Amino acid sequence: MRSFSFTKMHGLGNSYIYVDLFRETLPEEELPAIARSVADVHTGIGSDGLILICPSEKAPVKMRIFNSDGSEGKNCGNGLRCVAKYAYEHGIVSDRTFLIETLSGLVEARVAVADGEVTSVTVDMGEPRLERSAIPMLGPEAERVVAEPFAIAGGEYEITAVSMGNPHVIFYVDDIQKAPVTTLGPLVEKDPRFPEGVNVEFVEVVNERELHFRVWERGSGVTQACGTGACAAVVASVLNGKTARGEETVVHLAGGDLTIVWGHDGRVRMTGPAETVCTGVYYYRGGRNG
Ligand SMILES: N[C@H](CCC[C@H](N)C(=O)O)C(=O)O
Repeated sequence: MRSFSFTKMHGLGNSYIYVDLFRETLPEEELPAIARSVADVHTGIGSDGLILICPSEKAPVKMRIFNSDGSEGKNCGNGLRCVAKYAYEHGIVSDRTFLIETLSGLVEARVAVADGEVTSVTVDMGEPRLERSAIPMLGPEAERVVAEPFAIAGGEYEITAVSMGNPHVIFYVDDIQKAPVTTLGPLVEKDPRFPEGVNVEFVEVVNERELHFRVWERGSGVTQACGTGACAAVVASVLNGKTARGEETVVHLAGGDLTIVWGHDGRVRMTGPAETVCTGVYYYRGGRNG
């Protein structure tokens, strides 16, 4: 049996089990199984996956994220805010603005602090990638996917595809409460037109400054919030003329609100909360919980 210390944290209810690799060591080949294990609500801790807080040669800290199915993601907006909070509160960083390395590049985080505690975090998520080859999505490599017809499961839809370092496809709906999250979500997630899979977002436009948002995440299914997905939804809404470039948009997710702007400089900035739930020791047996 192997044990390791963990911290459970969440961003708007999108929770992960965080392991500080400045202090712990986990075997690389077992990371997918450990992610599945800790995420299991019955035999593990219960979360949307595992996030590793790692040393980095390019930044003070590096984030790696594993979905609850064990697949490794390349970016995680809610995770970045929690990593920033953890890094500041545990003295990994002393500045309030610092870089975090991810598998999709470096991002800059800025923490807001009250009485020594991080209360909210702003992350500069960088520029969205819009070409099919960058999503990735099959089809002409340099082409963008904006309001494109998309037939699946006998239905005709329009999609917009955006990468925030990880792939997202956005469907606009008239009523977010009736969005086909659990029916269409898993079908689109695994559709072969997205060779690396895709996170599936449903958006209801409230007005030019507000969106309602639900998500079926690649590798985790329905989550309470998806930070990169909310950023992708704002980018898609500007591309579709529903919201304005350079203006703050409030995205209402199931777990709460994010404020996001796709700036005139081309960069997407996201501001939102990050919470610590608990800390503990996990006894990983490698069996069913592995
Ligand atoms: N499921 C995503 C990773 C987690 C993203 C999400 N939880 C966020 O806050 O951005 C993927 O496989 O690309």
